[in-house]
Amino acid sequence: MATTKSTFRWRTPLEVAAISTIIYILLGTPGLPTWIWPDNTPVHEASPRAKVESLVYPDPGLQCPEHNYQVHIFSTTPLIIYIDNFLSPEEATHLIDLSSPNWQTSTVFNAGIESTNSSIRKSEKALLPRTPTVQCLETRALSFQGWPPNTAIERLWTQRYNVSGHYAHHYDWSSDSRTARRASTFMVYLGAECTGGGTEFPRIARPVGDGEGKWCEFIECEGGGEGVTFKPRAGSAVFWMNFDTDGRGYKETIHAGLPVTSGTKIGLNIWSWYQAGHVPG
Ligand SMILES: O=C(O)CCC(=O)C(=O)O
Ligand SMILES: [Fe+2]
Repeated sequence: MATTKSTFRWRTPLEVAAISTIIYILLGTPGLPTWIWPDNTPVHEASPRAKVESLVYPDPGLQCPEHNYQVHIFSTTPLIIYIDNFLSPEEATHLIDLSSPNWQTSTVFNAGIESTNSSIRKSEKALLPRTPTVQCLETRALSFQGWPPNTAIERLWTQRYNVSGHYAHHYDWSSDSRTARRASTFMVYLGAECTGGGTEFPRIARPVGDGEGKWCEFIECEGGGEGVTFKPRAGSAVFWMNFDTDGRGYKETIHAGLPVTSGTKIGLNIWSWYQAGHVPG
C-alpha cells in the first residue's frame, strides 16, 4: 500500500516561542504599553500606526497672511517659551467654530488601549479639518522651530474644558524611540474665559531675582502651588521641547492642565513629530 509522507511535524517549544515572538512584534506588541517609563508617569501616547497616519506637512507653496507674535524665553534647558499673540482673535474664533460640530470625549491611552478616564483627563477634544488657516498654523509652528529636518506636524486637535475639567500630570513624549518621537509641544490657549485651568509644570523652578516680577503677567505668582503655572490667556501659547539633543525625554516637562474652577477653557495642541528618515513634502 502506497503511503504519502506527511511534511507536518510538531515544532519544538523553542521554535514556537521564536515564531510567536516574531508574529507578536509584527502585530505591534498588542497588550503591552507602547512605552514603559521607569517612574510609571502616564505618557500621552497613541499607537505608532495611528501616529504615522495622523502626520501632516503643510503645503510649502501656501500663502499665509503675515502674523506677529512676541517671544518670551522662560527656560533654555529644557527650552520653554511663552508666545504672546501666537494666534490672532480671528484665528482662534475660526478654530473654535471648526471644532463645534466635532467635540467628543477626550481619551487616554493605557497599555496601548484607548479609553476615557475622567480622573486623568476630563475634557472634550475635536479634530480640526485642514483649512488654509489651519495649514498656516502648521506652517507657523514649523517656521517657529526653524523647519527642523525629519519633522512633521500631528493633525491638530482642540480641547475644551468646562468646570472641573482637567488633565492630570503627564509627559507629551509619546515615545522615547531614537527614530520616532513627539519632539515638541505648543499648548495654545484659544479661549480662556475661566478661572483655574493653568498649565502647571511642577518640576520647573519659578523665576528668581529680576525675572521674578516680570513673569507675573504670564505665570501665577500668587499662591503656593508647585513649580510654575502658565496662565491661560487667549491667543497665547506655551512652547517646549520634549527631548534633549541625545533624544532623552526631559523629566522637567511633566505638566498638567489644572482644573477649571469657573467658565470654559479651550486649548489647541500642536505637536511636532520627529521621524528619522522622513522626508516631508
Ligand atoms: O490644557 C492644558 O493646560 C494642558 C493640556 C495638555 O497637557 C495636553 O493636552 O497634552
Ligand atoms: Fe500635555
